[in-house]
Amino acid sequence: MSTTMPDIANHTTAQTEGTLDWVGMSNIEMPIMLASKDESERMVSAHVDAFVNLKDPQAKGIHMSRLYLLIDELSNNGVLNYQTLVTLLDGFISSHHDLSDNAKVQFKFDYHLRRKSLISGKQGWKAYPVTLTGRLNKGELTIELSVDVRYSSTCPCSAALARQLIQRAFKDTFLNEQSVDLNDVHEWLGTTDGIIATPHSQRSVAEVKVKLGANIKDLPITDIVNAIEDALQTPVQAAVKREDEQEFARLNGQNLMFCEDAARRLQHIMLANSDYDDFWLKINHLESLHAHDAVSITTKGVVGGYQP
Ligand SMILES: Nc1nc2c(ncn2[C@@H]2O[C@H](COP(=O)(O)OP(=O)(O)OP(=O)(O)O)[C@@H](O)[C@H]2O)c(=O)[nH]1
Repeated sequence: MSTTMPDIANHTTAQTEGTLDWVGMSNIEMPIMLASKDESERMVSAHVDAFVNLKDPQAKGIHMSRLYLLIDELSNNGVLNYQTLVTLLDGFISSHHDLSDNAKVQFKFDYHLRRKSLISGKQGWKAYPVTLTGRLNKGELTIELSVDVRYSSTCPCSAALARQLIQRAFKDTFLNEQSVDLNDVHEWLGTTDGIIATPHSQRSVAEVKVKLGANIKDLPITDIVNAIEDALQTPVQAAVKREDEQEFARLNGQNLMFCEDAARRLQHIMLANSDYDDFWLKINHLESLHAHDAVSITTKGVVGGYQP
């Protein structure tokens, strides 16, 4: 004797009627094989959100299992790239005909890249938090990539104040000398009395989100990371020998940055790149002077686009 199971989603109607913008699942944990431009395919440990709209006001609900199994198929047998992302979104909608005409999927994961040290030629891994989001809205496709890049920022105001103290200490030390001996000054500069003050710097995070233009068919994670790090000049390092640390100190001294400066540097490179239809960026300087953060936010300024 076979028993039939109740199918609430198909055979009952909503107690209270209404359409819904998004229904689905969040935080599905899955390994995903990812293909990103110019990189070998690699496995990432992803947290996935999957949604469709519910356009039938009377339908009891969507079919969660259908969304889950489509992502599971990608995880188990496929590779996530631009095209399979689009196919997945199509599958969300075609598995919900009559119920849905919008779909959204979001993958959050750490993407590891080998990064070179500044001078010594060593290499090490760095993990970049990435969010890849795809949306199909009434047939209109949007693909967004967002990457967090950590870097160091040294306060320009603090640097100026420290320089002033160093100048004062120099005057106090050599005030009574008729002429100043080059070697004496050189030696004095190499002591903690010489460099009496150091400016504060902080671990900083640039959060950058871009909307990929229609001409982009590969996921440009490394391109975005490289562009951000080149613009800021002081990304946090992986493998560090002393010569690398000294170069890092020089780069920090030559790239003094308020959060406004960092935001403008990134704004500049993003505006110059026609691959991105829109961008949103947030700079966070996790202050060491304060217990709070210094923050700046900006967008491309597209009408109807990202809001600050
Ligand atoms: N729609 C919906 N389903 C939920 C929710 N919470 C748990 N589920 C369960 O998700 C399970 C899978 O739903 P369906 O995809 O409709 O499963 P199914 O009827 O076996 O699959 P189909 O035959 O493809 O429709 C069901 O057992 C639901 O009870 C919820 O909040 N909304």
